[in-house]
Amino acid sequence: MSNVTVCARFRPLNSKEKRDNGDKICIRNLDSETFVFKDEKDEDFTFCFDRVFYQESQQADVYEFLALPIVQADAVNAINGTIITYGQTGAGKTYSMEGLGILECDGEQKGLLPRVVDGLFECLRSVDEITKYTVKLSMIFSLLRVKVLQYLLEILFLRDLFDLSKDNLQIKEGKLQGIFLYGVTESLVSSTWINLQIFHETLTYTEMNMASSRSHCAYIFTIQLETAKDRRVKTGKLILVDLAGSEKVEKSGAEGRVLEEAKTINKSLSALGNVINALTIGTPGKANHIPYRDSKLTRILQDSLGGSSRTALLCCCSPSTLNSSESLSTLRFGARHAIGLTSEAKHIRTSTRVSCIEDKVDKKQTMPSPIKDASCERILNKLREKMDVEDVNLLEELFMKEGIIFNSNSAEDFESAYKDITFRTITSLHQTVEELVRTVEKLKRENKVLKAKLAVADRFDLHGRNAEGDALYNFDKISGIAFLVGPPNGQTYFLNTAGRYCDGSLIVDFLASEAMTLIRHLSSLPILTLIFIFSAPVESIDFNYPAVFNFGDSNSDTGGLIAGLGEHLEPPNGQNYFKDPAGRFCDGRLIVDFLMDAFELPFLNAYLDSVGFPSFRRGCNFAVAGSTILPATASSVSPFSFGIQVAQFFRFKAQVLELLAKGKKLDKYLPAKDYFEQGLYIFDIGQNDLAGAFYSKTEDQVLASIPNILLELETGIQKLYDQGGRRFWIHNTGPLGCLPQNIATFGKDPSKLDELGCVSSHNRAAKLFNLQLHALSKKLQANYTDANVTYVDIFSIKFDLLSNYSKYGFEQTIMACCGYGGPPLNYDSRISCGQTKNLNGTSVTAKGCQDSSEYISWDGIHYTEAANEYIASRILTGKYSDPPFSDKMPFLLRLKF
Ligand SMILES: Nc1ncnc2c1ncn2[C@@H]1O[C@H](COP(=O)(O)OP(=O)(O)OP(=O)(O)O)[C@@H](O)[C@H]1O
Repeated sequence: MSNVTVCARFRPLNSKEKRDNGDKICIRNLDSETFVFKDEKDEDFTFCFDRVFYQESQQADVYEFLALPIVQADAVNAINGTIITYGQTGAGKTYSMEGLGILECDGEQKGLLPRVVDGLFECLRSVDEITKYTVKLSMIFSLLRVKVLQYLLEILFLRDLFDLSKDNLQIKEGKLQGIFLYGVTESLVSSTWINLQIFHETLTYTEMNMASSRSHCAYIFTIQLETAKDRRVKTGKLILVDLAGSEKVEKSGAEGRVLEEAKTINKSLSALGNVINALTIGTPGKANHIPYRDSKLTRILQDSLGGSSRTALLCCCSPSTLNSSESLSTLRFGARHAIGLTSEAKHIRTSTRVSCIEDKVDKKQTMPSPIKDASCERILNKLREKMDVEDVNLLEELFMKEGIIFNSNSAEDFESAYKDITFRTITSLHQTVEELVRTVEKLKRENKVLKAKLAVADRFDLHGRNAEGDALYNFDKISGIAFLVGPPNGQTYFLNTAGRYCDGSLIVDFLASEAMTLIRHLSSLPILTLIFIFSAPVESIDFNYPAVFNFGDSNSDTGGLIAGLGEHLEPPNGQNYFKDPAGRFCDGRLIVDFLMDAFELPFLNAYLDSVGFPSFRRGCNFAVAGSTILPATASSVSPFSFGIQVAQFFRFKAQVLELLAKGKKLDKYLPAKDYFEQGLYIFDIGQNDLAGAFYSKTEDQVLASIPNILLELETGIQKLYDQGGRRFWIHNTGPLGCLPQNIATFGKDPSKLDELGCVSSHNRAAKLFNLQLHALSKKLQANYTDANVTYVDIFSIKFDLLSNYSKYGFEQTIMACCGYGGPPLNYDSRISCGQTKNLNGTSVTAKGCQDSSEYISWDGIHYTEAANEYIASRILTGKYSDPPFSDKMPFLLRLKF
């Protein structure tokens, strides 16, 4: 095998291509290395690659031919290697690199990445001379991927992998380490990291592909090994790069920020092409300038491309004639290098990077040490003859710091390359500084304006705005009293009085709304990105709760209603995770389940569920579906209102303490005494008080009842505090108006719906409730100086999810997955999920949809497991809580390819 292998891969036609273009393909297979390509004008081109993987090719074939030789060389000899996938968006780069997403990924579909990890460890273990090895993984993503990564990591509760305080990622070169990322934290790879290989994101849509990510992604494995023979430590690097789509910017349909990013990406792709070209067709015997510094991408790959490093390029293409022009340009990119490589690989001139570090060298060293070798000194001496000492010293410093690669054969040739590089570095530094000065000035100005506007908005916030900046009632935060204003006040904008002495918005509304627009605008500004890191063992945020005591309704009921009233829940409830309904009104796990996971505690058992040996060691769930904060009435679904749940807690605690006092026999089933103080008390209740009230009350009556509801909640929490509880999370109520159940009943008149299709009155009630609940939690915190009271803004998370559902990977926003009636709501109040009933003389079943992970609403009242998982991940960012618990937020290192 030569040092560089270039292959082409054609994926099978996708459904869009088949639909729009039938089975027409642009290639004719000649053999395993050659094919004829027909372009748009019917012209034939014959291409020859080291290997061509046609549509039916298997992932294992690609790995064995392309990656295995590199893995073997790397693992045993610590030779650097790079594997790159290149091609237009949707051509199969990520599929080849990673395989399918984590959920679908069977053994055969595994991509290069997991196979490389397996292969690497297999080789390392099988070579006898290797006595010790470590493998570190760094991951680098550009803007769009970072967001996806962050999202995924949050879902996986791995936020600690990011440390927002780090924003100074630098690319350095050390004599010993080669190119390395300074400012990046590395940790050891264990087998668990590979669970993260699920980067089939759907974040930024372009016309090229329904799930495109216009961004590069690099996985950098650093392998250190020690051999028995000489006890020397060798270091090698294996880099896997999944490049961003190579299509023409115009064809991608990108606009605005995405367009800017697309242009940067195209620049770095062409820089990569130039580097490979310079490496492969450089003039023998002549110092050849390799333009590594033209992009961050090539800089990072610098010591893994060329020399004795092994490089594999996989050019991924669509076989459809629909994409023939992009496929042709991908193949030409590959062929340019394929030709150079097969005949001229020997001319690649950069230095080999098998780094040997003496055993004694401090392995923790991360900065390049300014070691000079003889040729470096010779060159500097020559420079000294021509320049004054200060300039030479400066250049020397730059030389060492920037780790400029040089060829010791010719000082003259190097000198000219060096001058060229130095000149360009200094010019580009000047430009960067000028740009930065301009940006800082501009930001300062924007900041000033924003501060002024925020001050106005803040003031207004005290008089009636929640986190979304939506107008609510005039509300006195301190006393918690709502003042009612009669219609037709508010008729123009708010459709109810909205507490304003006006027919619509006040001046302050307009000001605040402008401020909110600005804030949103600011938060959507592109972050210079990049980043990442890590690997296992992964630490999660240390919440340090020994137990959880949960009070609530169906949103967090883990079997209370079923046990308490002896009712039945039918499949497909619970189909996803538990494989039976598991007492939950959901296809799988609830938010509270995901929180328990994040706290590293087992799922909560329901207090009322006594059959078997339920363990309450780590807490107890008093939540029961249908429960209200206010005492139950004859028409209540659940008799276990909040007051009853608190009373049950009293009984629970008393009995636990009594049993614990009798001996240690039951220790493993019961919370320790101090858990009652150190444990977390979660309150997720109130939805039924509001939603239920709308059936018999006017909106104004519902709103007027809120202080009373909250008084009841406060009384209960006070009792728990008196019992020793000190750590409280108060979840607010979600956008009730967006539940199909409420839309079906209260949204028949379209004028009652907002722009999302949600019932406005219900959402207004939820917002006012939340505003007062927030005030209550502040008041409790002020009263309980020895306690922690955290308000969790579930409403904002859910509302954002519903508003931007596609961004978060959902296909449906409002419609229920499990129900009866079909679009737009698939909800019928007469029949609940999983039930079969006779409706109008016909037997019908409320069935589940095919893929509940595409839906936010499970049964028209509750959220799906997929939505719950997302919501929990947002809660755990700490950004939606007051006070925030984000001390240990993920880090983001910012850098742009
Ligand atoms: N060889 C293949 N066999 C089966 N399916 C494939 C193959 N290659 C790609 N696909 C499918 O085609 C779709 C697009 O592939 P993929 O996401 O890998 O494209 P990409 O080139 O990485 O695009 P992007 O630049 O947007 O990341 C995916 O659904 C993927 O599963």
